[in-house]
Amino acid sequence: MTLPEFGSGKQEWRKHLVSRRKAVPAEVREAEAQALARSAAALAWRAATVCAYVPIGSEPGSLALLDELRSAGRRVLLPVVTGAAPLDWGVYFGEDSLVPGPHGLREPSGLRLGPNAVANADAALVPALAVDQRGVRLGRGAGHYDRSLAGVSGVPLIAVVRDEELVDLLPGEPHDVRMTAALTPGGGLVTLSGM
Ligand SMILES: Nc1nc2c(c(=O)[nH]1)N(C=O)[C@@H](CNc1ccc(C(=O)N[C@@H](CCC(=O)O)C(=O)O)cc1)CN2
Ligand SMILES: Nc1ncnc2c1ncn2[C@@H]1O[C@H](COP(=O)(O)OP(=O)(O)OP(=O)(O)O)[C@@H](O)[C@H]1O
Repeated sequence: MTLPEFGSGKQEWRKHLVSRRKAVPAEVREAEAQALARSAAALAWRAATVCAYVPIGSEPGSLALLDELRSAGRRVLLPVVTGAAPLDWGVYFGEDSLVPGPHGLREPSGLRLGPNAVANADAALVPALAVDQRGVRLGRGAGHYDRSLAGVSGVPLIAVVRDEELVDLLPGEPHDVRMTAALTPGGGLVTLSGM
């Protein structure tokens, strides 16, 4: 599949990546979700508290991934959108504990832990449309994760993408928080250069 030319803007990349995701057959998506859940469970051996997300639309991942982390004894935190402010966080206690949020999201219903919870996590799985070898991540363009992760240090930031969404070079801006790794269905955990 051809990629947009280097130098094209973030919006073109987003359009291209979203339409490519929508074309992925359901059975491929399901197989990829299972591979991601297995890799995430292995990763959890090194992480007591893991920030993660409930996938919407064609995003990679699944509730099964979150349940695997819980079964491995990890505390799983999920984001809560609070307008333009940094994301708040709540604990995942299984599918029944989720309530509808904005943008078709499902969010944790319980206690809010405050935006700082991510800084105290042991790892964060971050939704992304793509990530490049330097760790530059492309999100949905609302800036939620960039605002929430600015200033967070020492927490492995792991972009969850399909194999073909780990690309050589994305357009980056100074506010883009660099990811330390990518989690892909085919490659498992891939460390990124941070250069
Ligand atoms: N699963 C998930 N949770 C997340 C994010 C995300 O990207 N994915 N976020 C990342 O920042 C935050 C929420 N921000 C969001 C900002 C915009 C849209 C959005 O544009 N949604 C589309 C529908 C998407 C679809 O169905 O695929 C829409 O509202 O039209 C979604 C979430 C926190 N939680
Ligand atoms: N640390 C920050 N403080 C304030 N605004 C920010 C910060 N980081 C990003 N923004 C703003 O958020 C908007 C979206 O940024 P960008 O296009 O990089 O989003 P993204 O990384 O794709 O999305 P997201 O982080 O929501 O997944 C931009 O207008 C940007 O100026």
